[in-house]
Formats: sequence, structure tokens, C-alpha cells
Amino acid sequence: MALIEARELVKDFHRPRRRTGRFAGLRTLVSRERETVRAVDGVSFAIEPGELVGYLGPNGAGKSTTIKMLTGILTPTGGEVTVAGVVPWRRRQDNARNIGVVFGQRTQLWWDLPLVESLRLVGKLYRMPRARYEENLAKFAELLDMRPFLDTPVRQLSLGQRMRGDLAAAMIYEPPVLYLDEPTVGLDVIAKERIRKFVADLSSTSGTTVLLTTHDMDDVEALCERLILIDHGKVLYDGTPSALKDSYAPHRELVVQLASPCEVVVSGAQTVESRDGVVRLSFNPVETPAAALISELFGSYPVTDVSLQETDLEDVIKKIYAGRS
Ligand SMILES: Nc1ncnc2c1ncn2[C@@H]1O[C@H](COP(=O)(O)OP(=O)(O)OP(=O)(O)O)[C@@H](O)[C@H]1O
Repeated sequence: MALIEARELVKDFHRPRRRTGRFAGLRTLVSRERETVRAVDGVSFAIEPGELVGYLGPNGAGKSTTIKMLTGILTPTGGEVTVAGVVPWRRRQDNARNIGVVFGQRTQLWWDLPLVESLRLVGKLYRMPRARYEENLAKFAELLDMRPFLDTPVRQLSLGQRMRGDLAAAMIYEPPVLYLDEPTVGLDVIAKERIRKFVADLSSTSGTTVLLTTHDMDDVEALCERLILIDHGKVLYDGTPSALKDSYAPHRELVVQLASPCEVVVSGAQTVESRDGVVRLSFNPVETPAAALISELFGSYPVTDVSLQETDLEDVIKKIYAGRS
């Protein structure tokens, strides 16, 4: 059995029907009419131990709702979920031992306590043996460079410091599964890099299974070997980033620098742009191998340089969302 399994998962929310026109806000507030929003609509996936999976989708796609069902905070309307063999909302305490959770938008630490006290409370809550707790605290303090602010109250930490504290709190009791919901939102470039490195190390050294939701494609490029894309509560894609690029954007671009401007015509490639001796060619590498194209160019034109453009994952994903909205 996979470590995390969702089968035909559904979640409906009921909320007051929104009114329009004069006093719309007030009329919505007092209205007894309800409408149903299907936030998650038949989602299925199976995640094996040690996988690092990006769970992506536009705003309102149903990502956080799925994560909340995996953590046991929400009960599904339909379908099934097991995490390490446990049905999360039926056995919330057992499930909590198996998972670490970090929500980028809010902290799970005690606001008024020094960070180290918050971590100690987490250790106690999970009944960690003292020696093991001390060992892990020392390891995380080192890896996340937390020593300078371990004694600072959480409310005085910067966002980047707090996120590191949150990650330590989520992992100090060594759960096999980590859910990360927008872990780098609002952080500067250095802080983002530090979080990504920590997550990558955790995955490679401890074999932690990670499910990551993010709108930051650099997080995805740096970390995810598998992507699950959802929109309107349904899975659109489940596979590797490179297979996603190949199926949704099969064409690659070659940028050719010429010694003097001229028209370039080669078989198996179309000119996208030609300006000041720089020509951008589009081609399908399955039909026309890049090596054949480059050798024909060098044989026929005064080429001084060529470079192959990587397909941008963000562009591919934008295209997929745009095609559905
Ligand atoms: N408690 C709730 N009550 C009513 N509707 C809700 C509730 N929580 C979420 N929704 C609705 O469910 C849908 C999915 O929301 P969800 O927060 O899961 O999306 P998301 O993919 O995490 O979005 P984002 O990227 O903006 O965080 C949205 O239409 C949202 O308005």
C-alpha cells in the first residue's frame, strides 16, 4: 500500500448564497439560502515513501482543502484517504504522529514563548525521549542556523526565522510525512534557498515523504520530482515535470547568433524571430534532433554561437490553466 492514498476524494462546502445589488453584503449575511461549493471533486493519487511531490493549482483549485483532509482537520464528503494506513479524521492523534505540517501563512508556534520553549513543548506533546529530543534540536539548530534566535520569543522573529522554527517544530518528532503549504511565501531569495535546501536534505537523508503546495515555480524546479496539477478540484496531470513539458510544450527553441544578418531556412525548424543577426528557431526534438539542426546551421550559415532554450515550467503551467479558465 502507498504511504499516502486518496481515492475519489470529494469535499463540499455549504455557504450562504451571495446576493448582488443594493445592500448585497447585508442581504448575504441574513439570507437563509445556501449554496454548495465542490472544492475537491474526485481526487485520486498514491504517493510512495520518500517521494517529493508538488501539489499545484491556481487560487481556489482545492489544494489546501485536500491537505486539510490529509491532516484530519476536515472530514471528506466522499471518497477515502489513508496516510501510513491511518484514516486521518477517524484517528486524528495517530495521524498527527505520522505527519509534520507547515502552513506558510500562519505559525503553529506559541507566539509569546521563546522558540526553544515552543520546540520543547512539541517534544513533550509527542512524548519524545529527552536524549532524542536534544539530539534533534542540536541537529536542526545547526541545519537551519537557528542558534542566534533560539531564545527569542516567536512574536519577535522575522518571517524567515519563524519559518525555520516552524519547520523544526514540524520535524523534531521525526514524522515520516511532511506537508508544506506555501512554505516560502513572502521570504527573500536567501531564506527561500535555505528552506529548499533543508527540505531536499530531509528527503534525501531521512527519506521523508513530502507533499508541497506552492505558487513559486523555483520551489518546484528545485525540489519536485513529481507534480500533481489540480484545477476546479480535479486532477489535470500526475507525472514528472519533464513529461509535463514534453506533452504540453513539445517544441524547443534554438537561439542562433550570425556573423552577419541573413535569412535562415533549415528543414524541421520554423523561424520565430529574426533581428540584428540573432535568429530564434522553434523545433520539435522528437522529429528533428537538436544535433542535426545545429550541424546543418553550421554547414550553411555564418554561425558564431548557438544556445538551446530550456522550456520554462511556469509558462507551461500558465498555458494549461489559461486553456481551462
Ligand atoms: N471553509 C470554507 N467554506 C466555504 N468555502 C470554502 C472553504 N474553504 C475553501 N472554500 C472554497 O473551496 C475552494 C477551494 O479552496 P482551497 O483553499 O482549497 O483552494 P487552494 O487551491 O488552496 O487556493 P489558494 O492557492 O488560493 O490557497 C474555493 O472555492 C474556496 O472558496
